[in-house]
Amino acid sequence: MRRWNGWGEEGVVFPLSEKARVLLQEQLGPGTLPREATLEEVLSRVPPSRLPPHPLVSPDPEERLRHARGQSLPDWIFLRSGQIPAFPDGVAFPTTNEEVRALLAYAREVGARVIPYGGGTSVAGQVSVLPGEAPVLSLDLRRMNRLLRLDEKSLLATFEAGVQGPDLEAQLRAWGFTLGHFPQSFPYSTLGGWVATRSVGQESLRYGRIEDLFAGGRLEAPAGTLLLPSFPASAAGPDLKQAALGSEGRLGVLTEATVRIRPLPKAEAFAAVFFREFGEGLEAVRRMAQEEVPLSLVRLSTPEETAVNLALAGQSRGLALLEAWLALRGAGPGRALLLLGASGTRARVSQALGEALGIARAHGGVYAGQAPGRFWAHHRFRQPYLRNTLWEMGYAVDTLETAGTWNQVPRLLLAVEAVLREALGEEGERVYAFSHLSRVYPTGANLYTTYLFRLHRDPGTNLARWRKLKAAASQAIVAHGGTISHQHGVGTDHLPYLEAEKGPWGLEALRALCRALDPWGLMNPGKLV
Ligand SMILES: Cc1cc2nc3c(=O)[nH]c(=O)nc-3n(C[C@H](O)[C@H](O)[C@H](O)COP(=O)(O)OP(=O)(O)OC[C@H]3O[C@@H](n4cnc5c(N)ncnc54)[C@H](O)[C@@H]3O)c2cc1C
Repeated sequence: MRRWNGWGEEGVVFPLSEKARVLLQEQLGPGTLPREATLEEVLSRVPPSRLPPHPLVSPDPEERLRHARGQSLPDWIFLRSGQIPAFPDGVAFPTTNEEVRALLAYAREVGARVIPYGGGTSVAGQVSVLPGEAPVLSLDLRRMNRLLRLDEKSLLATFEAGVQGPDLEAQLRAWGFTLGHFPQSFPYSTLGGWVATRSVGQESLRYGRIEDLFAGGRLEAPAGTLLLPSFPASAAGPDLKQAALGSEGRLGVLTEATVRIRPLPKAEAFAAVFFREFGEGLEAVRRMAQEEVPLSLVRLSTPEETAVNLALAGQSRGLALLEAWLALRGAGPGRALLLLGASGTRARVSQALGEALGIARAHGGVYAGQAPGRFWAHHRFRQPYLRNTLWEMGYAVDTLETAGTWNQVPRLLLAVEAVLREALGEEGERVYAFSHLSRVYPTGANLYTTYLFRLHRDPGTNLARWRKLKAAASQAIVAHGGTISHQHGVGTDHLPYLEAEKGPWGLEALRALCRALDPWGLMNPGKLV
């Protein structure tokens, strides 16, 4: 059973190593766990539904609670404290396009707002129910999860859009294929959610971002059905697939998606390299991107994140030997860890890693074998469970991300981390921030920052702290020319900063598109634009 107020399955725990506990105490001081509301308490606060009965709509309080929020830090603060501002008035689990259309017609008739719901892993407020006069219907796509068509010759697969990551991969694997889209939320997030948020997978260097993989589909909009054909390429005017990508439920419900698939890779391998300092690593990964080394994964951590990674790995004789050996090779406390991954044919894997290691060595990198990469790959979908562990120790953890050109990346990194570290200074609280680059492009890279701070007993104070941190980091991103989101999307949390990159006419064009497909303003209001 999935947790209602945290990440993942109930009963699954990712404990923190003793070394990481000590590091955290040193950085932030002891944590305080605020009082947690029980499920029963929260259920007793779910108000009566404002929706008239419909055979496809459930007014069950627990379903409504489970669809009230996503997975952002504010979502957690509301859920854990039980102070949830609003609940959907009903939840529907359609199984066909016709049922989706019937539900949209019902919403129009009763004046309800509709929030399409995939896996609910949104981290920017995209599925949050906002307080308002109109009743809210959460439209959960989980029962639309079938593989509808497989064109093995053209390497195209059409799925119903509510299919979750593991189910999608299992259905493709049975035929010898993969999509290769592995965001860290993979165990729960859905194909429709990936498209609607322009998601990025951890191996997107080889497989591409979701916009490279999304070949077409079917969008059920309040105004009508928008069919997006899967041409290999087309010069027939602007590409309407781009409108569905990143639409965050504002235009309608994506019920089907056709994706570009690949044969399952025959081999996969990882390698770890340590640089004496971050700048050397940055130059090395820039060259790898610009020389188009056929890697699947590049993940370069700052020295602070490298220290965290080593602390998380715990204590062992092997690790102590590695650290002593790295120190001997000049990669001491300021070292930066680079993980590399490659997949495909055996020849491609050894060629990619060979080329990448050649570049890394030319920039002072020290090869540290395959074990750190294998450790990362093994734990990559378990790591989010650390959010539960940390919360229960009295610490809040959040992430934020951006992308910029190679000229901008170093400044963005310094600016974002600096404002985060200072933002709670007036309250006498410290913030622990560290970053990595996990997607490199010939023209630039993304930047992914994790930050932690101590929880207060009062949820209002926790929310105010998060708002301060989020505003400071978002303003620094905009001021240094980064995008407000490289992968998490806009939702409510990034909405105030969208105009800085789209401009007033860009926003007006987006609003006009919403009006064209949703003239009655039913779809997910208050998000994106
Ligand atoms: C621990 C964790 C790790 C994460 N790692 C990554 C990562 O590596 N890469 C990444 O890109 N993101 C990541 N995310 C963010 C999140 O998982 C993505 O945004 C994901 O694409 C959301 O998919 P979902 O199915 O959960 O969508 P939801 O959260 O249910 O919905 C997100 C938005 O999409 C809309 N939507 C969903 N389904 C449909 C549909 N069928 N039709 C129309 N609109 C729809 C919703 O209305 C909402 O606006 C992570 C989140 C968490 C909590």
